[in-house]
Amino acid sequence: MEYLHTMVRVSDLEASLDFYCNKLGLIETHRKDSEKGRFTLVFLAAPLNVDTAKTAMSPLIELTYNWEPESYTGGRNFGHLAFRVDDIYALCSHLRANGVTINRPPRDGHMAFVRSPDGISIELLQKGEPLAPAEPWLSMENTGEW
Ligand SMILES: C[C@@H](O)C(=O)SC[C@H](NC(=O)CC[C@H](N)C(=O)O)C(=O)NCC(=O)O
Ligand code: NI
Repeated sequence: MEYLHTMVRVSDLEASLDFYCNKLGLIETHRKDSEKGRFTLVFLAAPLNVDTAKTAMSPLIELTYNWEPESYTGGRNFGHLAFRVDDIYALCSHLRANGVTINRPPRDGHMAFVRSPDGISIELLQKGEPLAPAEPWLSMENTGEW
């Protein structure tokens, strides 16, 4: 069996693509519009999962955008999407500079949490050994949700 993807419904496709691609660094591998079903599916992968020709693509996330507005309030049954990152401090600085709240700052150089525009919890884990504790993260507090 092969793990394919996690599907999350999004209320604002452009805001979600800006978050997942421009800010978090994922790559859109392909998308499908359904006139009949009135929805758009956009498949995203992490750079390590997409070869340069995008031929061997392994989407990890399927964004579902229903054209008719819906309200998505997350159930406790869904936890988070987790990514292993090269430099958690650099990524969190990039996210923070682009207006993303760092809900759980990477004080320990190992783990951070942010949320997508729809409130999907995103876990960021440092590749390899934790980085040395560093400001401003060391003195930053959680936003209270962790
Ligand atoms: C392409 C494949 O990976 C899919 O997941 S298609 C599954 C299909 N999705 C939709 O119909 C999208 C629009 C729908 N209104 C929705 O919000 O899901 C589907 O069967 N979805 C139902 C589900 O619970 O996933
Ligand atoms: Ni799917």
